[in-house]
Amino acid sequence: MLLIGEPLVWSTPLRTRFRGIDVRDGVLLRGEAGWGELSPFWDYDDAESATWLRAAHEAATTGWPEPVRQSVPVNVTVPAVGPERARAIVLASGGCRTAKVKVAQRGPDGTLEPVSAEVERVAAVREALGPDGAIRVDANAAWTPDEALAHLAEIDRAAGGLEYVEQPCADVDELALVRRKQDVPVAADESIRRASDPMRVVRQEAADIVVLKVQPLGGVRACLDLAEQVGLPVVVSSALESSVGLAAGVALAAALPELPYACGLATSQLLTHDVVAQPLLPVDGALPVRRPEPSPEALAAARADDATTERWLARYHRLTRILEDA
Ligand SMILES: O=C(O)CCC(=O)c1ccccc1C(=O)O
Ligand SMILES: [Mg+2]
Repeated sequence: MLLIGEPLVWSTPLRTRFRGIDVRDGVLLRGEAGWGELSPFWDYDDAESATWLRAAHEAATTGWPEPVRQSVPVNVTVPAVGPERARAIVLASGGCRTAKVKVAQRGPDGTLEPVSAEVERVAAVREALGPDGAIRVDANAAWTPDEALAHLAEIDRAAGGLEYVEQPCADVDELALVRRKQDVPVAADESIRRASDPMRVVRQEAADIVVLKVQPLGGVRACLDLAEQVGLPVVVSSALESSVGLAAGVALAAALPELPYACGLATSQLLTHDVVAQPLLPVDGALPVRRPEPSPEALAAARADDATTERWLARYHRLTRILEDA
């Protein structure tokens, strides 16, 4: 692999706790084609994380296919926060006309948040968005099918109609059941990006839409191939990357033949520090199709401490060896 210089490690606090984490960090690689990002979450083992490195290699050494559009509509991402925060996040979103709201939050003891908390969050988002915006929710596989049916009925009413529900339950069979038993369209996320066989979703008619993420699926080209195989509408989402990683998602969204839904790529908003001078942030609800580069000033603010740097470099070298041996 022809890389230029040493990998750079970055780290930043999140503005809001998300997916159980308060800090996001990763590695940036530079090659002839530009910068790539490697940032699997720390709870992913090396075997699963090696696929993420393929995406960074593609970005650094090959680059991406030509875009067929110049901007990508995006959703504002609303974490599992109270109604006041939810409202403020939507109002500060940069004109997003679609909101993705996290639901089905589980506490440290495993108890599910009450449906009333979800209803208040979604109602606040509807008020801030106005009557013509779209609201989707993401349960991150946390409901049983019975919980999904009960919660969705109330959340759908509070939203004045949901655009879709992302990964209401963990298993493909459960997604198929929820899809058959109620009217809100179902999007598959974890069932695609963490599955040994993403085509099961298609065979079991378990989803109306698929969510594709560049890093966990191994690159922009791998995602374009998968989109073609799946044959369902695609929403491109981030894995909470810096703008270097987000640019790969933007490249995928820009290269897809059809893009009927807003993408989940407005997540630079969730980082305290990004690694580029001008982060990929929405203007009038869309991201421009461009590829920002890390800047020394931004990197100085997003500097990782020595322990974090050592941990990432060791992980990067282990993952490199896995791909070399594959
Ligand atoms: O889609 C978005 O708006 C943001 C991305 C997002 O929600 C996410 C970010 C990191 C890890 C998992 C997820 C997810 O969609 O489940
Ligand atoms: Mg999701």
